[in-house]
Amino acid sequence: MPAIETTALTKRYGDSVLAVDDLDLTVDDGEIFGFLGPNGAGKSTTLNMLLDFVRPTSGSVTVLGYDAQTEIHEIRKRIGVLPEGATLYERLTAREHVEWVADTKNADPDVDALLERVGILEDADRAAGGFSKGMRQRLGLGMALVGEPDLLLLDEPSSGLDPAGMQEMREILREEADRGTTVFFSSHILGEVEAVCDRIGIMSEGTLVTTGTIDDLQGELDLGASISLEVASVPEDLALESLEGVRSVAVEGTTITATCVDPAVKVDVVERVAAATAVEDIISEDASLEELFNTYTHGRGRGRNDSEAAPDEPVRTAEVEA
Ligand SMILES: Nc1ncnc2c1ncn2[C@@H]1O[C@H](COP(=O)(O)OP(=O)(O)OP(=O)(O)O)[C@@H](O)[C@H]1O
Repeated sequence: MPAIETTALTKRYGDSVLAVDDLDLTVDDGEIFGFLGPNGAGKSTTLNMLLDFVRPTSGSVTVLGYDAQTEIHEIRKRIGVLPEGATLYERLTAREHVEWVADTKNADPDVDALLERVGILEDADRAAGGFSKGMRQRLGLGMALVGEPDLLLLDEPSSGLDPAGMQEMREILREEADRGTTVFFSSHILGEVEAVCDRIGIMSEGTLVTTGTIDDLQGELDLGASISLEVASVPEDLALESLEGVRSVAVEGTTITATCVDPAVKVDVVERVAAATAVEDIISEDASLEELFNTYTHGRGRGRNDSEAAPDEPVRTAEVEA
């Protein structure tokens, strides 16, 4: 049984906005699935339909085998949710927030251990009203983890976290997946998705444009892999272009760069160059997730119905990690 299954899922807002368009999405039990897409692609609307916060115009959703519209109470007992910009009660402490979720879920967590796990044990008895954005996010994650959920649904989980916090978040997601929890999260932070996900899905304009492992997607797109060699001197008659699988060759000073159809061809390039001259340095790069993302979404930055959207506005990639 898949953890999440949507069939022909569609959401219209009014007559003009088609936020999610005929979405068939399957998230398998136990996987970490990253849900990517530019602003306005339909990610939050999809998440909200999984939680029955938003009713689909048509199509169906099952979560952990339950129908999201008729059996949402069964679903809520078994999932942990971190909504975008987690809403907290300003006067309640971190501990009280966790206890409140534990009550609603009939769970009996070790509250101190849980707060320590998300890095806010020292602030356990402070009112959440004074928390920084990162602390709020940590508390939100702690609340999502209450009751050892079978599925975690996280909207932009790294939002507001510093690099150490992001790393801790990733470790927690991995630990949860190792425990058998399915993790479904949306993100703009491509490095995070690359580091932690088993599979990704890319949304663009309400449509799921692709799903697969990052390796699958890199192979599918045939963006090529490049290799640069720093050499003592550039030999004449290298004829790298004649090697099977080499798409293009550029020489700048003493740097030779070859773009290869298949990463395996890079070895042939190194061997041919090394036979002719001393190789001093090698830099090898596969197509990055950012290139994949931009290729699949055609660099779209906003919803299709946003009349202000410039047609060639770049995708928001400022948060892409180095
Ligand atoms: N309540 C609403 N009323 C009208 N239109 C809406 C509503 N909620 C979302 N939309 C529209 O639906 C489309 C998809 O929005 P959604 O918030 O699902 O995208 P997203 O991928 O989560 O974007 P972001 O990354 O910016 O959060 C957008 O065009 C948005 O303007």
